[in-house]
Amino acid sequence: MFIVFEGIDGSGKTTQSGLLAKKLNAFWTCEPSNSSVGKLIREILSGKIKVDDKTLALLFAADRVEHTKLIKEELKRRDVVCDRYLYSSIAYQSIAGVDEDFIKSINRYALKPDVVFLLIVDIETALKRVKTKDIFEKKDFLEKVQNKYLELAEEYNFIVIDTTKKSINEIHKEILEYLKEYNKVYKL
Ligand SMILES: Nc1ncnc2c1ncn2[C@@H]1O[C@H](COP(=O)(O)OP(=O)(O)OP(=O)(O)O)[C@@H](O)[C@H]1O
Ligand SMILES: Cc1cn([C@H]2C[C@H](O)[C@@H](COP(=O)(O)O)O2)c(=O)[nH]c1=O
Repeated sequence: MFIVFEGIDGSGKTTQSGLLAKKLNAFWTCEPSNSSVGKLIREILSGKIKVDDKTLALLFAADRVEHTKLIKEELKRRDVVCDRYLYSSIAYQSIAGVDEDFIKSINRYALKPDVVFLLIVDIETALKRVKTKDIFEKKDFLEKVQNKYLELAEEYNFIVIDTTKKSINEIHKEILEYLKEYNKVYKL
């Protein structure tokens, strides 16, 4: 199974994807990935290097091509849990002003996940949680990104979990319950 976690910065994706990967004995991975393109993206996100928003969209898509090869290899052996994937590009880059059809087109080689968990959080809570700020971590921008994610949730059937007033453990249990249901419907 290929399971993806999406959501704005500070929504708890790294925490929950890590817990789930441990529980399932799955391969955990994230985007931007560890590829050389992923490393360049991290420099851009920190604000050290400036590029056009379309260039950044292309870099995320290029990193995803590299990363998807690794994901496909791992899926031959075990489940893969991924912290951010294609939908981060559709949400963040479209709100940054890049044409959505262009983003979808350059990402046409991405895999379709079996399940996408969208973690929703109150923006103030999210900003309090993130320690190192990147170029996208601004209140108004993240509010728009979260609304865009909610639109995508309808289009792509995400499982939406509001994490605002829940403990890490409560959310983890909720995720496991959803996966039990998913397995009943699709695997039995
Ligand atoms: N439900 C929760 N309640 C309280 N704190 C939480 C909760 N979930 C995560 N945290 C804490 O919030 C911080 C950010 O969490 P995490 O790194 O998982 O978020 P993220 O969505 O991956 O953020 P980013 O996209 O910026 O990497 C961490 O210190 C984590 O322990
Ligand atoms: C994959 C991907 C990521 N982003 C943005 C979203 C965040 O601001 C950073 C990644 O930070 P994290 O702490 O590692 O979650 O990158 C994006 O804009 N587009 C993407 O495709």
